Amino acid sequence: MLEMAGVRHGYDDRVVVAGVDLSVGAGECVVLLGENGSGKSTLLRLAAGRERPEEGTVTFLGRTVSEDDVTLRAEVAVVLDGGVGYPDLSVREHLMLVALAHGLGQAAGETVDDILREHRLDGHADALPHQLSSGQTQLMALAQAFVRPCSMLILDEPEQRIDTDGRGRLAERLLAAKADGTAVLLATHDRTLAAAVADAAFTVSGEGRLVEERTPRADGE
Ligand SMILES: Nc1ncnc2c1ncn2[C@@H]1O[C@H](COP(=O)(O)OP(=O)(O)OP(=O)(O)O)[C@@H](O)[C@H]1O
Repeated sequence: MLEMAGVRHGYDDRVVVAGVDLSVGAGECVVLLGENGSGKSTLLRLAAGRERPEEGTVTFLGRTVSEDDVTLRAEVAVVLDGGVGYPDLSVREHLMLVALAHGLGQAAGETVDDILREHRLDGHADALPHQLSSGQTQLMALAQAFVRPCSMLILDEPEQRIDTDGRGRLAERLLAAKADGTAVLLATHDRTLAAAVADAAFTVSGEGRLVEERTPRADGE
């Protein structure tokens, strides 16, 4: 589904991604691990088309990825750092907007209510973004990704600021997405989450290369 080939990228003459090949298939979850500043978010921004690689190719279903590509935006749900939404729209209004924009139509209201409950935001449905805790803000960002259909999820440290039970529900949600055929590319510092959901895991080395880890399956396979 997603293919990165020979991808090289950097900032100010500093190489951050040095010739990376990576593919994520339907129903597969690929996890990126690695220390702060190793290049995980850069790889995810390249995968989401937010940045163009200096060298190499990034394609989704054979199309070069670009954030400006409407088809790509319809297929790929992205949660990267930053962006808490519109200051004057409530949590529920944000989710309704996303659900309706992605064609849920009559089903939008019920789907939004389910997603609000799943993310423990049903008691904050009418809150504005500035009235949320930092963890609730992160849950709203995730809820916006999960309220809409997609064939790929790109998530940067989705576990950040989320409590233990919430991380468990996140793992379940990702397993369900995989079972539905959704491809998942996930950067995380949470090895428990990685073990629960990964089909393949790579550590991004300080040199901007991927080092494959022994597949960290929670079930010991
Ligand atoms: N826009 C930018 N301009 C200049 N340097 C950048 C930019 N974005 C990232 N970097 C640098 O690229 C390197 C990789 O950053 P990146 O955010 O990809 O790391 P990361 O693995 O996601 O880190 P973390 O785990 O802390 O989120 C870092 O050294 C960072 O300082």
